[in-house]
Amino acid sequence: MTTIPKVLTIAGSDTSGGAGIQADLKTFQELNVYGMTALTCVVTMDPQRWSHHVTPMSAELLESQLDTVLNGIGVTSAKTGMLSTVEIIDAVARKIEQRPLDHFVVDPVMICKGENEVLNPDTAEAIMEKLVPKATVVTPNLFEASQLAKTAPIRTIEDMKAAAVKIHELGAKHVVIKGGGKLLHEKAVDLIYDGQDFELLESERIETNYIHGAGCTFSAAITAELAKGADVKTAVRNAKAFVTTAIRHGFPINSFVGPTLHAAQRLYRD
Ligand SMILES: Nc1ncnc2c1ncn2[C@@H]1O[C@H](COP(=O)(O)OP(=O)(O)O)[C@@H](O)[C@H]1O
Ligand SMILES: Cc1ncc(COP(=O)(O)O)c(C=O)c1O
Ligand SMILES: [Mg+2]
Repeated sequence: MTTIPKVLTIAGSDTSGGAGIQADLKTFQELNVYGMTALTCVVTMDPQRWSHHVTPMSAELLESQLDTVLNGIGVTSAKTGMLSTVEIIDAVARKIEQRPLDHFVVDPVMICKGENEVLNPDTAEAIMEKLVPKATVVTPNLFEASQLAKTAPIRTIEDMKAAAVKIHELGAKHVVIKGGGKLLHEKAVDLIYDGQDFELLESERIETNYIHGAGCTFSAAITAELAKGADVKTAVRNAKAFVTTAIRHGFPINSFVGPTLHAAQRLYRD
């Protein structure tokens, strides 16, 4: 009988296919785990201007999806992505309390690349209070880390370290801050903090605009690696290698947006 680790993503649908639940499922498939979903919202884009529109699911529908997977199937590893309302965040927190997971990766999505506004300030607070304390790993980008740590904009590695300490104090076991392309540094640097030590993960910084969904891909890869038995630091290092290759082979799908290529590690050896 085939045994394959089962993983759950609780996230929004990115109709354009590069981020959200689509990125998570593609990444799970590439990394040999069986992906399941609880959909929180659907994001559509205006064809002319590509502004985003978010339509949330009801909290009841989200709860039914979580019941299906958590109580009807069983899962040890899950991740969150875009969570569109406070009610949905409350429902996730409640269900996870009833059925504790071995690994819970919280990607605290507060903003979409190319959009300037925080999706919803109320949800940022709720993620901080209800989900971050339950996280095995929390994976903010620089903007999200400054929101969670309540600090000024993060520009340097020293700023990242200070924010990581504050986010760890919220209760997350491991904090991974993604420096990405926005840090004042020549490399793409991410920071892991486990409450004791800092580890910097450096990769080549790729000159590209095609990085839509990079954060979702990274957090999904961490979840898949944890489900397969890796420890947190190994999972994050493997995920960094996976997303770097996906970014290297990012491509435009129209004049507004270019996703990373989730299949890149399989299709190209570099
Ligand atoms: N230009 C780039 N070159 C190489 N790696 C990058 C680049 N931009 C982002 N990354 C990496 O992609 C991952 C996701 O980071 P980021 O794009 O900041 O997240 P988000 O999509 O949530 O904003 C991180 O590992 C980050 O270091
Ligand atoms: C449904 C959904 N989730 C998450 C994101 C965040 O994507 P990223 O991985 O680029 O941070 C987006 C961005 O468009 C989205 O549409
Ligand atoms: Mg993100």
